[in-house]
Amino acid sequence: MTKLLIARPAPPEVHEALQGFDVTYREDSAPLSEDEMQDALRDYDGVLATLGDRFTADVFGKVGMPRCKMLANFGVGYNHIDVDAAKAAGLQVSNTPGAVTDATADIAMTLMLMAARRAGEGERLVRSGQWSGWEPSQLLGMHLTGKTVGIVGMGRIGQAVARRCHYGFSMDVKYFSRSAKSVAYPAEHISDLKQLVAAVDVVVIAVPGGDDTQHLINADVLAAMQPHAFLINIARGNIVEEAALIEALQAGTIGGAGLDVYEFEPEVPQALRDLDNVVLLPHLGTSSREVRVDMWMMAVENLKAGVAGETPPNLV
Ligand SMILES: NC(=O)C1=CN([C@@H]2O[C@H](COP(=O)(O)OP(=O)(O)OC[C@H]3O[C@@H](n4cnc5c(N)ncnc54)[C@H](O)[C@@H]3O)[C@@H](O)[C@H]2O)C=CC1
Ligand SMILES: O=C(O)C(=O)CO
Repeated sequence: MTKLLIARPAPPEVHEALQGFDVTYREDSAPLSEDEMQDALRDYDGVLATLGDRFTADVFGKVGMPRCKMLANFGVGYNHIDVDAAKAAGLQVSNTPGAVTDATADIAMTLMLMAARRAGEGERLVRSGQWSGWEPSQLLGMHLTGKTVGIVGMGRIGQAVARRCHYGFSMDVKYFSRSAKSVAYPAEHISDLKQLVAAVDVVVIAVPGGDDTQHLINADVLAAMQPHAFLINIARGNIVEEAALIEALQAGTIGGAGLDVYEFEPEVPQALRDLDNVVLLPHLGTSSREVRVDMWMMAVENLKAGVAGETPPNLV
């Protein structure tokens, strides 16, 4: 019988869809340890894994030619998996594109509004019991409507953010991408990153993580931003040089930031937590019940196809 490992607690829909397979449901929400990953590759035909499960070249190297032929990732970002090493070991790797797009774009807008309108600070003020009532100069933020957004990485999520900004907030859209995109609303392609960030009020990062984008947003890029501008990161923590961001926020050389992801996630530096001009969310991009079920079902379809020897619908 085909043996499957589901590496995180799964909803009933998954149990239903995998009837007929010999399935091990891991009830631990923590990432797989290196030993668990090696055992998974040796003992199962297919593994459904997710963010935090670091399937490195070393893990594949220690196993050699594994029994496992299919690694279905729950999530669109797969920078925690060495896909080349997986392929060399005979595995197919898949992800869950599309299912995550709108929810993650919504969290980008949440961060944008919270940072620009100082909502986190306001919430802390009310909770502290120190709020002494409405007054005209209290917690003045930046009005988002009509401002300019700069999207770094104009893929599915980048475009979903751009649509929200254009249609919902009458914002001008500029973007940095390797090629120009054809979209239904006005959007200016800028092929120089510093030029883009210098020209906008809000920068939104939506490129994939991994070696290619490591510290794409470094001290130089942050220095090119306008002093009132906000940096929003809903993509991966390693894209932003976190130490440089902390310096910029402390010095007030940018207006503020909104972060859903962190360089050394789940570690969030105390220096960041001490700052008022940054909104910090715990990687909430896709955390809605409906979206998570869609992601599960997509990952399950990929897993089933892969262990049947077929090409999964969302092969990486
Ligand atoms: N915070 C969260 O919970 C979530 C975060 N994510 C992250 O968002 C990322 C983007 O997801 P999608 O939009 O679905 O991916 P996508 O592949 O549709 O879009 C990424 C875009 O970035 C562009 N790109 C890649 N490298 C680039 C570079 N060096 N410079 C400029 N552009 C570059 C690609 O050409 C593509 O257009 C994922 O890889 C994932 O890491 C995704 C879902 C949820
Ligand atoms: O899909 C992803 O890449 C995430 O970060 C979590 O949904």
